[in-house]
Order: sequence, then structure tokens, then C-alpha cells
Amino acid sequence: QSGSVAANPEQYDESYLCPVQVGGQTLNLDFDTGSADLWVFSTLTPASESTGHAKYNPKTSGKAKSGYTWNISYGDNSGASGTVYADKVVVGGVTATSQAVEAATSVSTQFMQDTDNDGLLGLAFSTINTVQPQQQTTFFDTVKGTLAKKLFTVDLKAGTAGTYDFGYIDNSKYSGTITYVPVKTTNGFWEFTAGAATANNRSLGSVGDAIADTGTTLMYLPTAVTSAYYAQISGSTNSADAGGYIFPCDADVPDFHIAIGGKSFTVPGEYINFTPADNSGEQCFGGIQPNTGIGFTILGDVFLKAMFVVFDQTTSAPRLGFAAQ
Ligand SMILES: O=C(Cc1ccccc1)Nn1cnc2ccccc21
Repeated sequence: QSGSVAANPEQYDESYLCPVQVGGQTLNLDFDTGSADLWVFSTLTPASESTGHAKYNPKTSGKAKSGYTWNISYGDNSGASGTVYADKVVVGGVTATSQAVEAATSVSTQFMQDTDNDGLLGLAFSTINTVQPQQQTTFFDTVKGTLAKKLFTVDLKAGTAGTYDFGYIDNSKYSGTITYVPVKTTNGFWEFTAGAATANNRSLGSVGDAIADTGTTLMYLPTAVTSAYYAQISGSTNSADAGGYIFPCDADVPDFHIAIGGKSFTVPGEYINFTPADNSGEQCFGGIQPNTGIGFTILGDVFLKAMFVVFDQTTSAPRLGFAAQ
């Protein structure tokens, strides 16, 4: 089988939500290549935490996995926890007849407040799934064997709907050729080595160990690369108050170039002029921020929306394919 589902951007492209049928109920989920749990707001989530969200009702067709629990926390200290059911999950026509659906009994305030978001669909490696006592497979791993090709592609866009495709590569969605790089799976992420970064034809240094993470909004780069980039934007500062680098909204924000697999890819400066940092709209928050405390580079949506990316498990050596949109 194969299929395609729309990835609809929230305001400022903060995250992208895709309609998924869970036990016959449509929920809008954040597809996340940086985690491996499929969890949903549910009828088990306290009303005080789930107002405004679509909720999965396991009573309809879910089979309880008794004694199974899950508890996830993300790098931004958001998180959720709950119990586990097996149910039918359909994404763009691709059907998992018995997928582990993790029903939330508790969610953090960040999730409570984002009422567009009805849960997450993890697309990292199942080795980091949090279900106990027995780890569960991601939707992709559950259906992988039934896909025409064991791969999915990500085509996020700036300010408009993109797509996640499962089982095939749509050659109309990218320009030029796809450059493949090997993936290190030991941390459970789609992790690879990126190369030199430049802006205004000046070297910013090497990016190095990086993950392709649709669940992260921004790009978190090595501190040396980040400071070298903002040195080229007059009036930019790393503001503790704002929580990162900001600059005058009318600044000239240079394109960011990164080498991957020996090819250069460009993130337009306008994607890096991310959002107003304050209500005056005078200062804007940067789409590139330092990866302090993270330990690796995160290439999130600001990067991915300039790219067409193939998440490929067609062979025993997973790989990532990158092309310009
Ligand atoms: O947590 C992170 C990345 C991050 C941000 C800040 C510091 C360290 C790491 N992304 N992420 C990936 N999936 C997510 C799901 C929800 C929230 C954030 C999510």
C-alpha cells in the first residue's frame, strides 16, 4: 500500500498537523520524526486538560493492553502520559489494522494550550518508544512491511500545506537530484553528519552531528555556527529575556547554506526571520538558535520546509535523502 496526507501549518509554521483516523475518529496529529510514540488526547484525559481538543474514545473499537503504560517528555520539557490500546489507524489511506494507540491520561500545559493539536505520531525509530512493559512500534514500523517501498517522504512548506507520503517518492515534489547520507540509529533518531555552513559567502564552521526532526520548530545549531551567523545581522543580540537570538524585524537576514553529502542546500533568510519577538513587532525571533545543552544539532521545520526529505528504510542500513523543493 501507499498513501499521502496533508501537513497543515499552525500559525508561524510553529508545527504541522495531519488528519489521522484513529479507531474511526479523525484527530489532527503532529507527525514527529524526533520521537516514537503515537499518543492522543482521549476520553480518559481530564476535561480540564482536554477542552478544545478532539479526543480518541477507546470504547468504540480499541482493545485495552492491560497493564501497559507510557510516559514521554520532550526536550522543551513538555510531556504526557497514559495507557495503551490497540486500534485501527489510517494515514492518507495507509492502514495499520492494529496499531498501539497511547491514550493520554495526563498532558503538560504546552499541549493543553495548543488546541489545534490532538496528539503526536512518532516517526523516529521504535527503539525510543516509551511504552512499558513492552515497547511498541511506530506507525511507520507497523506498516513498513506492507508499503510498496519501505520509506516515507516529508515535504513541509512555508505558510501552506505540505505532505507526508508513505511508500513512494513523488518526483514532482523536488528539483535536482536526491542526495543520500547514512543514518546513525543508536540514539533512535534520524541522525546524520552535516557539513560546512556558510552565509554571505563566509564560512560559519561545520554543523556536524545532526538529526532531521519534524517535531522541532526551529534549527538548533552549534554555538560557534550560530554566533558566526548572527554576526552578519546588524542589531542582532542573544537575549536571555527573549530566550534566544533576536534582531530588528526589518534587518537583512542572510540565506543559510549547509553542505549535506557534498551538496549545498539553502534555507532562505526569510524563513530565519521567524516571528515577532514582542508585541511591538520591532524585534524578531531567529529561526536559528544555539544547541546549548542539547548535545547535537536539530534541523527542525525551519530547515525542513526548504527541503524534500526521504526517510528510507528500504535496506538494512537506514538513510536520509535530501533534495531542494
Ligand atoms: O524537544 C524537542 C527539541 C528540543 C527543543 C528544545 C531543547 C531541546 C530539544 N523537539 N521535539 C521533538 N518532538 C517534540 C514534541 C513536542 C515538543 C518538542 C518536541
